[in-house]
Amino acid sequence: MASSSALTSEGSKKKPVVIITIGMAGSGKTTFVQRINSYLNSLSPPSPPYKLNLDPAVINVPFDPNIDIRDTIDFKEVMKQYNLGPNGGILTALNLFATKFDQVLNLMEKRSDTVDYMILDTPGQIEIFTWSASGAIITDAVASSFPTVVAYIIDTPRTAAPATFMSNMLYACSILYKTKLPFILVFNKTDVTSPEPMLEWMRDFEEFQKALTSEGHRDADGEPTYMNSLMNSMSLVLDEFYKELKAVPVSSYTGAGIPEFFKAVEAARQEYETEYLPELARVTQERASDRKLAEKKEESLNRFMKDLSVDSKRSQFEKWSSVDEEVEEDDYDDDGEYIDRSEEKGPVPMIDIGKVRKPGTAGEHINWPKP
Ligand SMILES: Nc1nc2c(ncn2[C@@H]2O[C@H](COP(=O)(O)OP(=O)(O)OP(=O)(O)O)[C@@H](O)[C@H]2O)c(=O)[nH]1
Repeated sequence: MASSSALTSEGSKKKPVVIITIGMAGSGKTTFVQRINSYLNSLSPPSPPYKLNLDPAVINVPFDPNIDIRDTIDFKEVMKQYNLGPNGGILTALNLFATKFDQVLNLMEKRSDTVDYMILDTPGQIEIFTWSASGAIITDAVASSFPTVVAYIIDTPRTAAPATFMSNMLYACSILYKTKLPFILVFNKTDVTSPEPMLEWMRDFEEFQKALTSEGHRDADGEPTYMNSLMNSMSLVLDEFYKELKAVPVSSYTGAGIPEFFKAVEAARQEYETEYLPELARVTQERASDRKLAEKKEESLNRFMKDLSVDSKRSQFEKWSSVDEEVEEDDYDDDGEYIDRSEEKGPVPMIDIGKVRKPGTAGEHINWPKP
């Protein structure tokens, strides 16, 4: 049931906020999702979120996802079928999943009356989500349907040196400008390292310069090294970026800072409504009148097919689609309703590669697209 705080001024239920967790490998994304999940469950009344795991390679998920990419795509089978290494396998699995994301959105829409938050846990390798066509498709699809916020998880102990702090902030900055969504910097693992020096660097540019100098980035003549000068100039650029950001220190271990994180999410919801939505409407209108739209669509489709390493001329992809149709009947229950894992335990067999390749099944003789 939605909590009363989630009602609009007219008394109707507000749309749930989607929180997309992004962060470097090992920054604590999954632990953070688990922590906010247990926090929301501990509220009075409890407000259990809808959870989606988009990491096909994760071994243990400490929370119980409502939709789990691993139920629909066997990542190891993808590696075998496409002759890929682990990262290529994760990317291809995510691309395959993105082709069916409209079905996932339908499930999310169905649940939107009963939950206040929906949480997406993304793959460990950050670039797989942030720089792939499928990551953009998923983010745009979600953001055009629900208030959406990016929670950028920072591994505080590993970001304590000025150089690593700077790289992490540049990465965050690139994601902010790519998605244009409300953005929260989550300084995680504060039980190990205090984020105060880093927060001070964000507030006061000179403090960051002092930290750089004290690190001793000087050459033999006592002049600042190239690296030092570069970081100095970069920090000037980032100063603007910091003004747009909310930073929240948390510990996913102890739960410290989680209520403050949700305050920032509420502020992000407002920002989504006042800034992102009007911009989305403007872009949509612009696109509708854009004569080159068809060309652009073609271009992004080609990019997407390239990601999938599929020969689009022969349209192997069509073959792949027909494989999916063969298993499609299993996706629906007797009433023709799509099976939602959170309602009935068991997989959501949208693209079960392992299943269609099993001897004796309908997909046994299918030729899979090869790179
Ligand atoms: N001390 C401390 N450790 C944490 C915290 N959050 C996560 N960790 C630890 O950090 C490590 C990585 O956490 P994960 O949640 O797996 O990180 P992730 O970003 O999901 O990892 P990948 O998806 O594999 O990139 C684990 O050993 C966690 O126990 C925290 O707040 N404090």
